[in-house]
Amino acid sequence: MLPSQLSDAQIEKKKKRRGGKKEQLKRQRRQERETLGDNMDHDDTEAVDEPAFETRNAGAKGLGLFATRSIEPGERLIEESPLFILPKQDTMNAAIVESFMRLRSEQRAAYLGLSSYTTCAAKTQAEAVETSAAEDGATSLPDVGDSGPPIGYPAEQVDRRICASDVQPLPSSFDIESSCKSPNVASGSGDPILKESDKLELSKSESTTTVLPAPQARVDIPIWNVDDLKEALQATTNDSGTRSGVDRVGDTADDGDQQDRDSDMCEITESLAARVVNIWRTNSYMLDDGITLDSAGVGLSASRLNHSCVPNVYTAYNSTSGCMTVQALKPIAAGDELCTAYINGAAKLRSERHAQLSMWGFTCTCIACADGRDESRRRNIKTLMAKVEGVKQQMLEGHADLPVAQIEQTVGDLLDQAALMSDEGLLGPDLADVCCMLIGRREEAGALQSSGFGILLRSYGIDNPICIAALQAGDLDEA
Ligand SMILES: C[S@@+](CC[C@H](N)C(=O)[O-])C[C@H]1O[C@@H](n2cnc3c(N)ncnc32)[C@H](O)[C@@H]1O
Repeated sequence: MLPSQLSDAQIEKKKKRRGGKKEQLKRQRRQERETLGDNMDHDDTEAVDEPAFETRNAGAKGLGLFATRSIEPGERLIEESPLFILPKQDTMNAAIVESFMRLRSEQRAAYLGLSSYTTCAAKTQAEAVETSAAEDGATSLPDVGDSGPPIGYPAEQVDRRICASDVQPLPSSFDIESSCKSPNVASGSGDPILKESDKLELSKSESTTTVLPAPQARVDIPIWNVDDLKEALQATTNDSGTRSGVDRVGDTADDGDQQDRDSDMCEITESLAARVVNIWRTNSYMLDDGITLDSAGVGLSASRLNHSCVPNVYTAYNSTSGCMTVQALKPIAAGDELCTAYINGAAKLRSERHAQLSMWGFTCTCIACADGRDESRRRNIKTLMAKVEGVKQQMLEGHADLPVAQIEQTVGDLLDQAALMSDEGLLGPDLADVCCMLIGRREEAGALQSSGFGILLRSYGIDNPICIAALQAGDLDEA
């Protein structure tokens, strides 16, 4: 029977039935979501119709991303393949330039459209810092070693899934100072001739040795390693294949593709190379797949995220899809800026955070950095974190038989730490780590355990291997 042949009553009945079915489907989806974790308010694999954010002027910060509608915690806002990914290596500068040259021309144009600390409005601030440092007789901005790109979780290896007795030990946290090279705030201006003062600082490891420079020891040979670069460029033009250690996401490397790329090869000057490296240092993220942090990448959209010490989004990496993801950590209102944390600043006081952030050439003015802000919470987090770290070290060193009183004390410290972190608005994976360390202490941890997994889901998304593993391990059922 055609719909036109139905009586009004029959049509009405059909509508109701359809409505009922819709409701049933909705209920079913709700139930499925609840089974996955009671803290996951949003199905992050669902397609979002309305754009959630726009790129616009963020004043002194340059460009930024702003919510165009209200955003739910756990909502996926960005999912993109990085333009290129690089594992941490000793000859980082050369690898960056080499990877850039392998991009297609439109990708190169997009990459060069990204800001570097020298092209943002913050440049003036950075110069001011440098000038005042020089006036004070200080050498310059802090030098922080080599090879790591700047943004992202400063942990060399974070295993969120290790479980050991009542307290879950995590590997000792990684020191960003020993993994990142200091940006040269005066370099990469795009001038056709690279002035002496504009040259990139050369890390020791870039030139000769694999030993990372001491964090505070400024490398006083501010020269671009021309030989290293020339060698890399030479190799790039000679070598038609992908060189080891340099990866191109989505590169199928078939012949046609390779030919396209070869005909697309660009001329590189030292000045352009310096700019390319500075853009990398300003915009690359450590790719956090929840397990290791050994590679970094630049995503075009994620690159527009500005920093906040109280971030409302988290930038992660899905090693299965090869995509960077950005998800909301908390409810975000229309008009709010989306901000991620460039550093792991939970246990750092404002001065410590600012010293680290000066690598990007700006002074943070987020709510946690406001003048006169009480820092006691961060100070307490720092103290507790150090205490827990001490116990974790003891456990890692094989002191499995810790006195019961010490374990109880540590559980109490973890609970306090989690409460302080959430009061401070720090709702990312580092809080999940604290909560998840309390697995096996159901009574004390209670809701905390569930929120630990809820945070993982919110930060990474249910399609991320770290969440799939937690689901398979039954941890999410527990939550
Ligand atoms: C990854 S980019 C972010 C996007 C950038 N604002 C743009 O216009 O493309 C990093 C740079 O943005 C600026 N920036 C990021 N967060 C900032 C903040 N909280 N305050 C001031 N400048 C910030 C700094 O210049 C930094 O080097």
